[in-house]
Amino acid sequence: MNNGILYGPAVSRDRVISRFPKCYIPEACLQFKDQFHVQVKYACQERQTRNVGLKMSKVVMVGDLYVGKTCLINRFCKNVFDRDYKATIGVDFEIERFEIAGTPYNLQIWDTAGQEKFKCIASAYYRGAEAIIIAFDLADIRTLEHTKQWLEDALKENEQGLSTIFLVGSKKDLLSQAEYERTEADAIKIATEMQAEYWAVSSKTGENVREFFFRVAALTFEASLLKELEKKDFRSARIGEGSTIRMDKTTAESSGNGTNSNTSCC
Ligand SMILES: Nc1nc2c(ncn2[C@@H]2O[C@H](COP(=O)(O)OP(=O)(O)OP(=O)(O)O)[C@@H](O)[C@H]2O)c(=O)[nH]1
Repeated sequence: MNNGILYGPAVSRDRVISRFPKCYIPEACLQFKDQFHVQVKYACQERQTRNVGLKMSKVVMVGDLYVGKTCLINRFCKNVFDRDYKATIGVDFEIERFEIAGTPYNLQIWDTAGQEKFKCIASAYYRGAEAIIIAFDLADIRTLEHTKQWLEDALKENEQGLSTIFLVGSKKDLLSQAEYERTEADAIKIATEMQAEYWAVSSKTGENVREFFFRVAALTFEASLLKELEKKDFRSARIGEGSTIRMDKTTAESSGNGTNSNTSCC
């Protein structure tokens, strides 16, 4: 069979994730392990043998205007950096193809506008997102203070769907080590309160950009697959319940106790 039809063109080699990528710092890390969850590994093997197609997740990036959201996405997806600021109008998105634990996986990365006047448009796009990236500018502490509000707004639209939260500080290249360390301490505090994983990146130099998105892809993929398995288990359990009811009824009827079938059925 032609897997190309099912999966699309082959994933480039530098988008293949076979081991669980590491977090940035242990103080604000969502998962310490270096292996995929055993159930996820098993499910991936099963998908391969049954030729189950592509998996897909939506991730939304939010944060104040000018913090560097578009540059971060463009550095990862296109390996470019633009010094000129062009405000995002409404929303935009990129699709990045991965192969994770042998499973083809598309990550839809949504770039939203930071400007206040576009907030109502962007909020409609939170729906269906499985993860959120809240970006702030490491060189502008006010943008870190606003991240909690961004999370609150996103949760209003998507209370149940969001399984993974990332707090990412951009423009790391603009700070000295001492300045960076001061901001990092505040960022870790906020990340802990938000139950988010913290990263610091520079789209200009490319520092940590690839590592960050690999982590986003792996954590989102795993959470999404585990959720899918949980739903499947729940459905199987319900089918199991149904068959018990049918059996009870049949047993009652075949035992000639048809008049009492209501009791066994309900
Ligand atoms: N030095 C430095 N500048 C950056 C970095 N990332 C972004 N910038 C600059 O910051 C400005 C804003 O970047 P954008 O990516 O357009 O910001 P945005 O968050 O998408 O802005 P909105 O679309 O208005 O929400 C641009 O002039 C970028 O060149 C970085 O890592 N280092």
